[in-house]
Amino acid sequence: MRVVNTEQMRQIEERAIQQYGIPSMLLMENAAWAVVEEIRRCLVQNEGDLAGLKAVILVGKGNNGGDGLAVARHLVLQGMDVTVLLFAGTEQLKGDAALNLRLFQGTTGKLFVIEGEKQRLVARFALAQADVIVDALYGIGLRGALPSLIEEYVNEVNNASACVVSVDIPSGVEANTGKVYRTAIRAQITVTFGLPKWGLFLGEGPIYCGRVAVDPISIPEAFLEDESISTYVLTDDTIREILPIRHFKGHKGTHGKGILVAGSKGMSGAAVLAGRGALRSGIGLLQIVTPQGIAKDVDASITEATVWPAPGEDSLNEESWEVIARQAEKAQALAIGPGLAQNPGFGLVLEEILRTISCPVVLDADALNLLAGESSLIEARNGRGPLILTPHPGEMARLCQCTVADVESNRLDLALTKAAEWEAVVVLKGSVTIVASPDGRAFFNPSGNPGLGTGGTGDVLTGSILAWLAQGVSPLEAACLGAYLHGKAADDLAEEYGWSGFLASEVADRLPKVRRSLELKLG
Ligand SMILES: NC(=O)C1=CN([C@@H]2O[C@H](COP(=O)(O)OP(=O)(O)OC[C@H]3O[C@@H](n4cnc5c(N)ncnc54)[C@H](O)[C@@H]3O)[C@@H](O)[C@H]2O)[C@@H](O)CC1
Ligand SMILES: [K+]
Repeated sequence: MRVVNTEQMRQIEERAIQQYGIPSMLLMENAAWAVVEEIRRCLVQNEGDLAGLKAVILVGKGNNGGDGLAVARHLVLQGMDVTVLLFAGTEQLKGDAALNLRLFQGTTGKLFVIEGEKQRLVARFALAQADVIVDALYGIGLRGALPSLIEEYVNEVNNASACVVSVDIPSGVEANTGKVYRTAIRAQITVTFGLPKWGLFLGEGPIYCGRVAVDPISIPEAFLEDESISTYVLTDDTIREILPIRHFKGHKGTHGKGILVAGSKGMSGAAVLAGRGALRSGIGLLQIVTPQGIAKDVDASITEATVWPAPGEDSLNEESWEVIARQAEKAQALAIGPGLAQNPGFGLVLEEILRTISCPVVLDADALNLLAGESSLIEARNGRGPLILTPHPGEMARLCQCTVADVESNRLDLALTKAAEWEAVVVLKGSVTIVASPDGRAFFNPSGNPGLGTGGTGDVLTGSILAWLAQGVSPLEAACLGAYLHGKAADDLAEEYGWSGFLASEVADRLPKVRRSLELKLG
């Protein structure tokens, strides 16, 4: 599914109105229905009666407020006790929003215009009593921070016990950046219209939006699948389409051979975990190249892989090139970095790998750190073979010679710029990992949870991407498969453990189960 910025969303809306003659009021009405359906799901689990339950609708002066007023009207018609808190003078509402205000005023719903302290008590009482609070203060039109009067109410909403449903985007979250200046509505559900907005996946947006429901509100599919929109969110459907199918007569030779260059003294576990990630992702043959000083340990810990000791007692050194080159000759993919340590001698080997090995190469962890400050070496690979980089924000900052804050405030643009510059797929890790392609496409990965914030999970991801590459999946799709299934495995573990306490090795071991569940889900 595509993900849009505000300009793209406004263009889509405009085209639906102009080219198809869909009245804007109808879009607003459909938007309201989509919100009502989510409220029903939240309050009475699809069935049962909303009658008698209490709703408070926070309404701003723009079209987001207009959506909220239409929701309010429908909820009155469902028999709910509805209170609208209007954060604007009635005369400030224009067009469809003004019409929806008039329609609401024709119902039995209550309306309070909030101008200052005067209405505070009424509002506070209504919020405390509410079963559901609908946030229709600001949508994609918000620029900068919320007005301070509204902020006070936002804090009350965030402390209320009601189910909070945001209309289009939580108010206070900037739709293009996910930036929250001081505070924003913390929603349980965000019902977003047409397509999801960038801000739901960037900055602090993911913290505030809760579960995201997307409703097309009758905008024609052709507009929602416009080729010029090049940002996407990964879904079960997109991933199912790219999962390779195993041939009945397949064998270890046809399932791909991958080389993993990893490990150093004290970090043999990284090689083992990456190896486990690869094997659990279905690789045919895995060969691990690791320093001779730890090769026995690695070998004993991962019986299914073959282990090749290479020169270097504690960490791979400049003489390890020959072993790597020999193994890589017959491989379909190569991954370098987990637990490698930063032996400067190995920098030369890395350079050689980038220049001469033609199969897809994945760079992670210390391979990235060895290139920090010398990112021109990455460009030395341009045209020599496919490349994937899997930096976390710290590694990305070192590669780009900037701060982690710079990376985090500019994730999408930076990932895309660097992917183009390095002619590489960039997997910029984070709570919402971004997979950026040199052709300008970017994919947000919504799967995963904070339980992944523990040692070794990144190694598992690298191994998994290696395995998909070895099985013949393209670099971009291998990165998407790797990131999505890795997050899904963690989400599956979180069903049992919550957001902490599961292990990187368990994430690896869950990969087959989540892959299988996608295969079985009917498309
Ligand atoms: N995109 C679509 O297809 C549809 C959009 N609709 C709704 O329309 C919304 C967009 O409506 P609008 O463009 O009217 O925008 P908003 O409703 O988000 O509000 C914009 C208003 O707030 C003001 N404003 C912006 N930043 C402010 C700040 N920091 N402090 C105080 N005031 C500020 C603006 O000057 C403007 O008057 C969407 O989010 C969605 O909810 C729906 O009606 C259905 C169709
Ligand atoms: K909103």
